[in-house]
Amino acid sequence: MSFVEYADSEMLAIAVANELAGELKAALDHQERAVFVVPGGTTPGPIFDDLCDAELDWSRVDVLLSDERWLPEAHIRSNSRLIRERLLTGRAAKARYLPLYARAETPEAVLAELEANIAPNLPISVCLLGMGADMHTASIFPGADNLEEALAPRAPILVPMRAPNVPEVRVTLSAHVLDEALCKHIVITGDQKRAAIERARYMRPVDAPIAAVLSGATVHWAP
Ligand SMILES: O=C1O[C@H](COP(=O)(O)O)[C@@H](O)[C@H](O)[C@H]1O
Repeated sequence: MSFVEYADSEMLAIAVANELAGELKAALDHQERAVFVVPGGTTPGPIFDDLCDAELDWSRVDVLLSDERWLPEAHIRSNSRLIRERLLTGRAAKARYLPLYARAETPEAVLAELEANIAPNLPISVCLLGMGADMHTASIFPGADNLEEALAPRAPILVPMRAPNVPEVRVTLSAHVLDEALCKHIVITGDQKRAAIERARYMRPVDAPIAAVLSGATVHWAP
């Protein structure tokens, strides 16, 4: 992995948004459509604010989340809600959104349908990921019920996840789908996450899931 340090979160957001826009444009130079995977959570909002007005042909970009919380879109914790409010606005409103959520009691009930929507678009062209202080990425959590399945080399595209201390059921892209992205970025802030990602380099993905996607990734960090 390579590590890039910024003076503050604002500088990080501007630089990462520029880099992602450049990579999406480059992908669109040699293919009809580009697939852009983005994280939810609290960190990426400012990047989306800068990226949503980038000058590129958003109508040829498919946007999907790295993972979703099994909640209706109107819910305050829905990752889709964040994407719709902060990324799929301005010029980026023309992008095609591929949701990881459909109205159903559990992800298992609609998993095949959701996967069928994503499969023809893989591999991911540009992937932005976040990481929790517990070293989870997407919704691949240490101690989760389907952790081994999500980390398996032949894992399905999507894996439902139930994890200790995580309030809702999740659905996540599996580690190999994320890891095979042509461009991979991880965005983190704060000393705790910096120390965690340094430790993760020497750990097994089963203990530190972020380790499964570190190879070839650029880690962007700000205090
Ligand atoms: O729950 C989630 O956590 C990670 C990290 O989120 P953050 O709030 O610590 O930035 C995020 O990447 C993932 O998409 C999200 O569902």
